[in-house]
Amino acid sequence: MTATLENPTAKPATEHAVRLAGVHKSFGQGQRSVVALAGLDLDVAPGEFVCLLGASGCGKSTVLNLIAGLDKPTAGEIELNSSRPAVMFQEAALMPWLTAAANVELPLKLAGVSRSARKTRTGELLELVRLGGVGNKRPHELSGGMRQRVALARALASALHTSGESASRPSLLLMDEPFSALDAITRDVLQAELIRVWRSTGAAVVFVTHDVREAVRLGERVVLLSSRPGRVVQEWQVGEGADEVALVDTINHRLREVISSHAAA
Ligand SMILES: Nc1ncnc2c1ncn2[C@@H]1O[C@H](COP(=O)(O)OP(=O)(O)OP(=O)(O)O)[C@@H](O)[C@H]1O
Repeated sequence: MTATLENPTAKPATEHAVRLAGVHKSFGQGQRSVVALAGLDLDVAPGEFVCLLGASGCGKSTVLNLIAGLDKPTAGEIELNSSRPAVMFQEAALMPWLTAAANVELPLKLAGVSRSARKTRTGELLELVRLGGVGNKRPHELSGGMRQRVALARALASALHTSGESASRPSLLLMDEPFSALDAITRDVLQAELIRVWRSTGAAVVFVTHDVREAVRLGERVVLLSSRPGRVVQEWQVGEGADEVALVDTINHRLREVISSHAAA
């Protein structure tokens, strides 16, 4: 599976795939307004895998939506130095009337990629997520885990689409609790698959979760947000050979502190 990868080991020379500086986000006006983020700073390097962790409602999805350009910050800067980010959500959100292959192909079609290049790329991506044999199936014929694999392949089709202006820019994949609706065994398998796929593509990933174990397993860096309004309170590097069990304990402890300090406030 090398044709899709475009030399993944050669990380781009840019400093960051995305940088958020002093980002504020409020929803609504006046007394009823909700301050979701208050001064959030975050840099993600090209090819880096960052997990965003925090209590429910602390603003994790808001961060992804802002990076994806689905919403605008109330204040602060977001500097994207990547191709248009691809987003993957908790639900696969596939087009039910299209086959798995056609779902993966869609972003390439919308981007104007030629038919033969689309077919080749779609085949490669389905192989990459180990769905080579089911491209002709429709979503309802697939299991939940398989549908999330299709969604991953579709996100990769979008993120790794490199032509024209975006060709020299790093890819960025935004993932919002993509495995949380799956059973534990399927989730475990897909986490391993995601690590493999990430290593082979060289895309930067921002992965939102509220599961500390998932964050430590997947991330090279785990970033903990405060309770709402969200800002970064602490982060941890997860190096090769890290004691993941101890790190999970440490982060859980800090997460509980963050939640209880918010409850006491
Ligand atoms: N469009 C919106 N309008 C009003 N309030 C919103 C909107 N989107 C998010 N919020 C509020 O902003 C806060 C942060 O929401 P967000 O979905 O980003 O949190 P989260 O950390 O992703 O939560 P969870 O882990 O439960 O998914 C919440 O209080 C939420 O109710």
